[in-house]
Amino acid sequence: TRSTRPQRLLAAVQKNATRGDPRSVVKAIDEFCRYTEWAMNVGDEKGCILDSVVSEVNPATVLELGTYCGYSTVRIATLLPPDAKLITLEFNPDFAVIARQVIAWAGQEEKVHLVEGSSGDLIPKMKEQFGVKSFDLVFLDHWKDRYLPDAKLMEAGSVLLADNVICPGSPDYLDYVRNSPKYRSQYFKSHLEYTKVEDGLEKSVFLG
Ligand SMILES: O=C(CSCCNC(=O)c1cc(-c2ccc(F)cc2)cc(O)c1O)c1ccc(O)c(O)c1
Ligand SMILES: [Mg+2]
Repeated sequence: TRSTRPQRLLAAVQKNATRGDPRSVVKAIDEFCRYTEWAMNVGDEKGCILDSVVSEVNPATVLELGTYCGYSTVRIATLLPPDAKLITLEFNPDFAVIARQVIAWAGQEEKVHLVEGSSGDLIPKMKEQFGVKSFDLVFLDHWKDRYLPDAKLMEAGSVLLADNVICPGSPDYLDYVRNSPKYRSQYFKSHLEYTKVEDGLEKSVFLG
C-alpha cells in the first residue's frame, strides 16, 4: 500500500541527513517540504523565530504540544543544554512512530521524552508523571482548538509560544492571551511554512 507523508519525510531524512547531525536533519526536512512534498512542520522561517525565543528563554524544561514528525522537537532540543528536558506530546501514534526515528537520527533522544496521548488528558498528570510542576517554555503546535483549553490547564508555566495563530488560526486563544491581564503577548509575523501565505507565532509571557 502507498506510503504515508510522514514515512516519505523520514525516508528523505535517512537518505539526505547525516546521522547525529541535527542541523542536517532540519535542512533535509525543509528541502523535502519545500521542493518535494509540503508538510505541516513549523518550517525554516518560523523556525528561526522559534530558535530565537528558545535561546532567549534558555529553558530547563520545555513542553511541546504536537510533535508531528519531530522537526520542531529537533530544533528545540539542539538549543538546550545537556541536562535540560523536553517533553513532547503526540496524539497520533503513526506520527509518533516517525517522530521517534527522526529524533533518533538527529541524536537528540537523550533530551527528548515523547509521550503519546491527548494533551487534555496528559497535562493534568504532568506533575505526578514527570515531577514537573511548571514548564519554562511551552510550544503549542497541536490542534488549534486545543490551544485555549490547554493554556488554561497550564496557568503556571512562564512563556507560551504558539504556532499558526493566523493560519489555520486559533482566534479564541489569540483573543484570550492578548486581552488577559495574566499575559504580555507579542506577535511575530511570518508565513505559513514553505508558502507565501501569512502566518505567525504568538509569544505570551505569563505574569502570574
Ligand atoms: O493533525 C492532527 C492534529 S495535530 C497537528 C496540528 N497541526 C496542524 O493541524 C497544522 C496545520 C497546518 C495547516 C494545514 C493545512 C493548511 F492548508 C494550512 C495549514 C499548519 C501547521 O503548522 C499545523 O501545525 C491530527 C491529530 C490526530 C490524528 O489522529 C490525526 O489524524 C491528525
Ligand atoms: Mg504548526
